[in-house]
Amino acid sequence: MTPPITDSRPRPSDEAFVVIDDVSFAYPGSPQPILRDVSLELRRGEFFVLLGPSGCGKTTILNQVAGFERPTTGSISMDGKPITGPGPDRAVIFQGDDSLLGWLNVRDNVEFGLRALRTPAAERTRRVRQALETVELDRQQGKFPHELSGGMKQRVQIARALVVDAPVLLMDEPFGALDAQTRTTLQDALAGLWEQSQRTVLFITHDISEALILGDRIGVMTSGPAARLQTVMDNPLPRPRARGAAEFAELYREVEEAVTAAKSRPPAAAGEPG
Ligand SMILES: Nc1ncnc2c1ncn2[C@@H]1O[C@H](COP(=O)(O)OP(=O)(O)OP(=O)(O)O)[C@@H](O)[C@H]1O
Repeated sequence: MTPPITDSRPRPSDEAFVVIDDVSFAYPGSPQPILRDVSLELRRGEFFVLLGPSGCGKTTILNQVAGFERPTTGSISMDGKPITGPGPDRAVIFQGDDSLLGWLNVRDNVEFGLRALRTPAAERTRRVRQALETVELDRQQGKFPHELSGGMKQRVQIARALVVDAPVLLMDEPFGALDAQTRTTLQDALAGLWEQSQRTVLFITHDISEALILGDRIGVMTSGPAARLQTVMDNPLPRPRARGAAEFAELYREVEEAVTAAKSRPPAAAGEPG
């Protein structure tokens, strides 16, 4: 993939772009809330990683930012406007490859979102070509999903997100199902793409190394039910990041300790302050 351009990109601003304000969420009829009083600001252009135990509600938060679910209480806004449903300003990349359309080839899968947005044909062709080149799938564009490896399918998903030019990318464990080597390759590729793209990313993972390679900030959630955001840690490691560096190992330990502490934190009783 295209090598990262590390020096030309302005650092993410401090400006709040997506604001999750005091959000609690419970499924209708459920006695226990999934999330309790979660507040988080994603800054414009930052790469934010959310870590937390299985089932704590990470996907639930992402789904709410995507507009698939609404908070039970609290609010979520983007660029000052409330999020009330899905929109082309937020592209979602899921873990599996289920979202690829099996009857369309790679090229048509990538073009699909642009057709839905009624983008003119010449512009569609230009953008699809560019996105496929960026993820190095231009030579595979005639293949169908069943002919692709897991890593290639995730690249198609990334191309689909890039092509619609959404300012926000929501990524729910996109590399979770891949082998370690493919995962490492795609992490580095995504870090490079993000460096050039200026997009705001919310990325969910269980993998601390992945969080450290990608994130500007790392949010750590407590166990559910009634999960909260326990802490947000800065990741000051210079990019591109080296997994073998001493500072990487040191920060890994700090994040690991935070994850362990958050996991063992007892869930708050109803009415108890955060
Ligand atoms: N449709 C639903 N109805 C009731 N409970 C649900 C529903 N979907 C998810 N849950 C519950 O909500 C909780 C949070 O789920 P969510 O998928 O957000 O967690 P997660 O942190 O993303 O988990 P993982 O890391 O395992 O993907 C879980 O306890 C799950 O069982």
